[in-house]
Amino acid sequence: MVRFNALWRDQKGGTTMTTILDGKRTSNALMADLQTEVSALKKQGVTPGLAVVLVGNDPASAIYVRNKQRRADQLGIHSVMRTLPSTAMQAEVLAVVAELNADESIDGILVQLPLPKQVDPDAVVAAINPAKDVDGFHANNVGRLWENNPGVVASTPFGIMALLKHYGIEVAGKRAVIIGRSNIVGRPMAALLLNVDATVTITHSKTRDLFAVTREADILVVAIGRAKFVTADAVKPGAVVIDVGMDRDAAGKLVGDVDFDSVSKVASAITPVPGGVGPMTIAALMIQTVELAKRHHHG
Ligand SMILES: Nc1nc2c(c(=O)[nH]1)N[C@@H](CN(C=O)c1ccc(C(=O)N[C@@H](CCC(=O)O)C(=O)O)cc1)CN2
Repeated sequence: MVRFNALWRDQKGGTTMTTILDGKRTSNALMADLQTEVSALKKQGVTPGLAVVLVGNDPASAIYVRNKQRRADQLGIHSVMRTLPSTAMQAEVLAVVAELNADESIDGILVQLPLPKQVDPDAVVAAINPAKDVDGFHANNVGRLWENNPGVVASTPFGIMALLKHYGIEVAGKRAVIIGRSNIVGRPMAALLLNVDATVTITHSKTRDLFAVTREADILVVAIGRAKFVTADAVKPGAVVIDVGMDRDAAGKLVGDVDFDSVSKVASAITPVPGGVGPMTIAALMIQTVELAKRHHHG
């Protein structure tokens, strides 16, 4: 169900509604379908298994991990949580990964990021069996994505694509601009959009005249980590704006990288924060855990 709550002025001077891309509702709808799939798998003797590894006591990570486990439990996915102290050395994290790689009841493994500084995230990700790499961060899965033969895809970009699809937003032929080049969001997002025939530009801290580039975007994905960085003057009227940010404003309120109040007046569709990309990230994780279980048990 599409919700409208803002107006933008189109190029002919008429007013049009802005669609709020509701990640919470969309993820609930997708999870209802997934629940049916999990029940069917269980009748065949297959219970999908997800292992989450949390190292240290980052408060935000603790919330995200709890939300992942709660979702898995709701769906009837077997979920295992392995926690290690913030002083854990790399060898200890690798030992847990090796144990989970060998555990037949586990189909998907993820190590929550960020990791404490003494642990190299690249080494940890490389140690995960690519067939269980439910985050899609392993080099095998990254390479497959760029070959347009995806195995598992990073959850946030996967969730964004699912959101665009749910709202019937056409991507082929569109100009997509991404702010941010991280391995978790920017790069896999670019590959996914390219794979469905968007014309993609990745921008970053060295991009000159950034807002001149963003104003060209039909689809603008913002993952820069700076509160309310993108304002209405950076957005083409009628653009679709996806906000991946999770920032705190001066009052400590959770806000995105996009100034929602001004941008929602010019965008044709926009994700809120909270309730946009975040819930879709968790939905994507669940969808891909079930997919890995099917591949593991049915080939
Ligand atoms: N191993 C991984 N680590 C991290 C990932 C990841 O995909 N894999 N992504 C982010 C954190 N993240 C998932 O892990 C994540 C962040 C936020 C949300 C979310 O639902 N946010 C809510 C608001 C939550 C709040 O109130 O604080 C929302 O947007 O509505 C889900 C997942 C970094 N690490």
